[in-house]
Amino acid sequence: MGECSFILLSGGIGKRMQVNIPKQFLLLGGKPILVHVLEKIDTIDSIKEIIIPSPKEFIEKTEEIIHNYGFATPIYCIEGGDTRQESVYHALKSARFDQVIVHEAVRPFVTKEEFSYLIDCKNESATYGLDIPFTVLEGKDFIENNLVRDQLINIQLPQKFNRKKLLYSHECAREDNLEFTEDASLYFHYFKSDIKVLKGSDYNIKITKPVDRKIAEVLYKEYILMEG
Ligand SMILES: Nc1ccn([C@@H]2O[C@H](COP(=O)(O)OP(=O)(O)OP(=O)(O)O)[C@@H](O)[C@H]2O)c(=O)n1
Ligand SMILES: C[C@](O)(CO)[C@H](O)COP(=O)(O)O
Repeated sequence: MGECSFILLSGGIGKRMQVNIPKQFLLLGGKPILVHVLEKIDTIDSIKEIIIPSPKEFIEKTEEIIHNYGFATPIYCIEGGDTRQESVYHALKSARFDQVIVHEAVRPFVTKEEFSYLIDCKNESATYGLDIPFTVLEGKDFIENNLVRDQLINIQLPQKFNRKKLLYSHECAREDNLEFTEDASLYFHYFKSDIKVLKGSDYNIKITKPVDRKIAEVLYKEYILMEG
């Protein structure tokens, strides 16, 4: 893969975390959560720019953090959207390279190797994914349908796409008024073409709810021990 743009999603306000700042700014091992990802991607040669959608009122704070940590890759903070999907759309419009990687600021345990593997894999579109270690059925108050666990994937980020094709599928979704929770489903809805699933890691958790913050602290201690 040649040169690429990297979208680091940081446009949410973290309602489910129930604290008074967006969770990407919470400290993990003394550093804001979003810095953990930036440190891993800053040394990857093919990443030529990083675009960070942020809530309007937190753009300045994000820029200040970036300035304090001093990264080498050009980083552009832009205004996010009202939804995750809209934040990706805004970022895609300002991205400049043919390939685009999408990751979430709140998945700090992704490794540099996972990014490199994604970048180097020959597929144009790829996502990380995990087998599901529990049973998922369709329904709400009553069971309505069985699902076959072996045919399901727990989708993880990061993901990569051709920028123009992803932008096109976002434009279609806006036109059709469709909302997806992530870009593999959105892209697949329109292109129905190969999206390679790479084997993800149990460690690459998304920090969503208060319990995830506790899990993250435990994982971070293990990570520090491993780093020596
Ligand atoms: N309008 C939005 C909403 C979410 N995100 C980003 O998408 C990722 C995953 O979203 P989620 O965990 O849902 O984050 P929040 O929207 O912040 O959380 P909540 O849904 O609890 O409010 C996060 O990195 C978040 O910052 C974004 O860029 N723009
Ligand atoms: C994109 C995602 O993180 C894939 O695991 C997930 O779908 C986001 O959904 P959420 O409702 O924002 O947690």
